[in-house]
Amino acid sequence: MTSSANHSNLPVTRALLSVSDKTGILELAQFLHTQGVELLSTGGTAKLLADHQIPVIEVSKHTGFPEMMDGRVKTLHPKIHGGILGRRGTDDAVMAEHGIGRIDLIVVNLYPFEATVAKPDCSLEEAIENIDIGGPTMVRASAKNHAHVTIVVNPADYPRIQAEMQQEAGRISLDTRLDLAIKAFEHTAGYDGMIANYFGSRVAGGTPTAPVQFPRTFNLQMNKLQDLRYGENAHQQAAFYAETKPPLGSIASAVQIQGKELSYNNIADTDAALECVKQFEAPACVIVKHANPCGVAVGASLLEAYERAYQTDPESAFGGIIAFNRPLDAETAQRIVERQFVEVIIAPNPTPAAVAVVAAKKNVRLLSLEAWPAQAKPSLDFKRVNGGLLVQTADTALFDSLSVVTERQPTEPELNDLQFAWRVAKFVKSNAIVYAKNNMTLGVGAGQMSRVNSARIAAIKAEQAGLALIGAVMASDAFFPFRDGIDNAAKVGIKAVIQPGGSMRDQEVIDAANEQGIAMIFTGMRHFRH
Ligand SMILES: NC(=O)c1ncn([C@@H]2O[C@H](COP(=O)(O)O)[C@@H](O)[C@H]2O)c1NC=O
Repeated sequence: MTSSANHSNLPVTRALLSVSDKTGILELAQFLHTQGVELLSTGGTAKLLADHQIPVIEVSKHTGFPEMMDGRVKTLHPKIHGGILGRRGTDDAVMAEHGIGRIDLIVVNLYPFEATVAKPDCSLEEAIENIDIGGPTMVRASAKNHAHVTIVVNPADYPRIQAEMQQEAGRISLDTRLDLAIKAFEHTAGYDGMIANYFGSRVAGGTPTAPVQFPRTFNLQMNKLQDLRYGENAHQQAAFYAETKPPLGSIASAVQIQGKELSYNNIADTDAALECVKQFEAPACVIVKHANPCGVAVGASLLEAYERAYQTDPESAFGGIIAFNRPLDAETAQRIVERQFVEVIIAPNPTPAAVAVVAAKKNVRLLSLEAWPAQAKPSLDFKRVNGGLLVQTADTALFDSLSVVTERQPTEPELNDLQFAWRVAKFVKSNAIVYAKNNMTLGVGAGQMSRVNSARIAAIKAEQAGLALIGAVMASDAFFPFRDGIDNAAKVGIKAVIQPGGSMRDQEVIDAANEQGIAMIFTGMRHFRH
């Protein structure tokens, strides 16, 4: 890393500590004191240090100005900002003229704005008082002058600073200062983004208790988890970014236990498999290929679920991504690795025996995650378009209401299969058709421009796999515009259908189902997936 040629590397002689999160500050302050560093500090931080017999000078004493306006003005003073921003060797004379002493190390973390506004009863006034002004001003000033000054915004970096000062006679290298300055700018960018989002959704259009869903500007901070070897194709560059706190049980919070480096497509497909398998309560297995489930099943055990999911489409399962909703056991792992080529296996907390089984296949990527909460918090979906970004709430709902629209009611097993197939169809790219029986997919038709063709493909797949469709059910992610979808389903042996309804020709479609003796359910909710 490089920075400005005009930099200094003087030992730290004066530090300013001003922190809301006081984790580790006493240990750091004690260390700095033993190194002979003079400590300046704001009210609460100074009191904590003094209470622990660490010599400290209050900022108000240093500036000759009291803290005022309930803490709105504490460090906003030329003696502080001149001490931070002064270029050593360039501004020495003006600093001396105005009695401004160098401040070499700034340790600041900000008022907890995010935690404050997350409280359901947070008022606008409370939010406003938790907008830190003096802190970010010092953070940005120090980061700007990193050629001479060190800024630390995260207690996790305290040990690193201590170790370096100890080894280098009180000095902190330019490389470290630059790295910490970048972290500082990232920190203030994230902080200001949260404030802009808060005001953009609660004041512009909404209220503190009833925010609008989409703020006026969309400020999102993502942290790079890893660079990827390439993107969707080898000539594209790519990286994987994650939210600061990704939800439990998400691909972004998963841990890779073994195997080759994850690729861009691996991550996208694993996400698709994982989010689909989360739909099921009982032991379930989802096999995904090119973002679509090619086999899904529920079983009495994970092994049974896998065996049945595999049967749907063994051809497509080759090189697939396999997701489970229970800890992977050794028996299931053994069956997978001895039978098929698999890119990724993901499951909550695989057992040590399962990990040992997969270890025999060095290339197989095995991912583990924490068990997820029953109701994961809904988040937002994004889609990039040229010159813009489409933002929507995630498709977390399943159906509006289930209403039988035909003369024949579905039998209990049909009803069960209809609900199973509907859950799968939600995760199949549109137009989606899913044939299923006994909690197992028999054929999946995905991503066709015509629904009739998706149905044809689903039937071809079932035939190829030697799976009979007689007595099976069909799920369709969107309504049937014409009766041909039902007539064709009847020809292959489908006995019950689940679909949103809502077509202009619903009655024609219902009549077809009645004529064919098919039971049909409307869900009142469509699940397009592009
Ligand atoms: N007003 C100021 O000049 C000011 N200077 C520093 N702060 C913040 O005051 C907090 C520390 O306060 P205390 O040491 O009193 O607990 C830090 O989060 C720091 O970012 C300030 N507070 C708000 O802007």
